[in-house]
Amino acid sequence: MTTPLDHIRNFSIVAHIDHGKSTLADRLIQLTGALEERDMKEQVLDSMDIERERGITIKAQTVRLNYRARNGEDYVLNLIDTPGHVDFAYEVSRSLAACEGSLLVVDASQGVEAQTLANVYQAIDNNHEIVVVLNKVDLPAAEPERIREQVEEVIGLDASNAVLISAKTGQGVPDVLEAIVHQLPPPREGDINAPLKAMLVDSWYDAYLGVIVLVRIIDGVMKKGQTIRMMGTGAKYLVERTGVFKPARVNVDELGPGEFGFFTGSIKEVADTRVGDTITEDRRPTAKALPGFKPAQPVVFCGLFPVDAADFEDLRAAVGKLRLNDASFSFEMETSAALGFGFRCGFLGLLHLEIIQERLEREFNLDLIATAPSVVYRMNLIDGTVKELHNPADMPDVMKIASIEEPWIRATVLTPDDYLGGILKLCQDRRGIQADLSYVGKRAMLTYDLPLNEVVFDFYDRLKSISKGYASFDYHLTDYREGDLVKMSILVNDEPVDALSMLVHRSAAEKRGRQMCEKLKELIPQHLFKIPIQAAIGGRIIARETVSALRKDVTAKCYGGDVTRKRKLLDKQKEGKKRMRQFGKVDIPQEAFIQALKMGD
Ligand SMILES: Nc1nc2c(ncn2[C@@H]2O[C@H](COP(=O)(O)OP(=O)(O)OP(=O)(O)O)[C@@H](O)[C@H]2O)c(=O)[nH]1
Repeated sequence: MTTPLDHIRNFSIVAHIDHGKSTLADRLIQLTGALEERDMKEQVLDSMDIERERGITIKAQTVRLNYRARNGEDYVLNLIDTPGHVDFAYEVSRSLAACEGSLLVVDASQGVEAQTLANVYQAIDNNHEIVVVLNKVDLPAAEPERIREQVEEVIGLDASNAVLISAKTGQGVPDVLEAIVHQLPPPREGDINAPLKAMLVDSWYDAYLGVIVLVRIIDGVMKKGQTIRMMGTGAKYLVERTGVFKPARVNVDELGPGEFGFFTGSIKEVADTRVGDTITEDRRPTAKALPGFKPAQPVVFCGLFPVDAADFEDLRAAVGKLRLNDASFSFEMETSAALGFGFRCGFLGLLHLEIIQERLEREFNLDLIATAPSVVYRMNLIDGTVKELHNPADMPDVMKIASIEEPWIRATVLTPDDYLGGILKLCQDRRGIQADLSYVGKRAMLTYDLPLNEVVFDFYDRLKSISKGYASFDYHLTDYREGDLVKMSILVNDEPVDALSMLVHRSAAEKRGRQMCEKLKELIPQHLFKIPIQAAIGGRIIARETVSALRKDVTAKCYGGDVTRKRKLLDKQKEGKKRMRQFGKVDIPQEAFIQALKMGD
């Protein structure tokens, strides 16, 4: 039995990080009895370990809630979870496109933040009705009335019906359920007799069931035994199982119009499913496909190499496995003169990069070297062709290049006034162009255009440290602009280390070069000989440092006699070496490859 359209509500929760989205989701699940108290793990929506540790939501998921409203009617509420970090903004927009309404959660002690704005604008762009929820009213610092006004002034939403809650204590949460039923619209269309038309919302790999595909049904019904067709790829599959998440997986006989659910078939890889694709019945296809989405494009690339060359095959297997569940992560084989065989990997942002790197090291037990993250540059060559550059090491001969373009972003920063000066300087140092400065209550709202290349390394860390954690930040890619960019190479002991080369703006090259050399000097341990470290543009050396030679023999103090002690010391040295990599005669510690890039200006 499918649910009548007017008894379905599909909604997302949008919020700035830490404003309480997951806590509220848990409460809603708990209140609607979807989960027994004793089964309630902390933050059920964030199911991956790393996510939980970092406290961020990555994979969009959905939960069906059965709710008997105060009017005595039974409703099906589908909560579509959305990721909370800027790297995953694109996934947020996709999830929002699949539903009709949003709860906008704002921390009543903090007020509107950068991601509150970014996310709510996306919801508005998707024609969502929005219920304003002011959370954390239990905190002494909460000022719900002031924040209500702020939401009206800054976002322009009517907040007169805002629901005041504490997701922590549960106060006011039942009113959120009523607001969902009465203030959010039911699905706008849906004809149960029409041919099947469903949107592919998400998919992931499950060890038992294979690929699980999350769908939103628009028209018709989906059930076991049907042969369905993906309209974008043309692939056909037999539906083997349909079901919903409550949040535990429960099989259902069929999925009808307006509903969210999953199906499984003999789909081998997540790569066979394209998010945004239209799914229809092969026998009786729908006439018109949904508009669809462009796939998420990786914007940051870096090389990942095993510290021990013998681990290459393990790394290959591991990246393949991760890719199964993360279509926005890309990789292809790469060889580096210095690092041997590895992979050039593409990510949605730096956080995404760190998460993947951490998973490879932790879950797959690999020791890795990550090379300098790089954005995607566009090389306009003199012969008229355009080349995308994912790796500075592949830069064409400068004589062949007419111009280089780099990606720019529009960044929004909200900060208490006290830190404004420091942040303006940071943006300025990073070649930013100020677009706007206004005030949200006592806080400044800064809009800056910045080259992405200046943001990927450590902009966010710097922003947090300058503002003692109070500034919030959001960005989106805008366009490509021409820049006076040059390739800077780093030479260690007179040999270029390709993995450390990078593109920099000419005006910043000398400063960057000096900083890199100084950092590397700290990071590279002393050897028995002198090690020059140089930064160069083309053939010109722009900075130089030297690691002085080490004279002391570490085993000397063992007085020759005590063999075990000597052995121990040597073993210890070997252990220390494990996370090093040899370049010519020089050992460079693994961490140097990322640390050297953190400027800390
Ligand atoms: N005092 C108080 N704390 C709350 C309330 N709701 C959430 N918190 C706390 O605020 C912190 C962030 O809550 P989360 O629910 O993880 O925030 P989130 O918005 O889901 O964060 P992301 O998943 O990172 O996007 C946690 O420490 C919660 O315990 C509330 O109503 N009152």
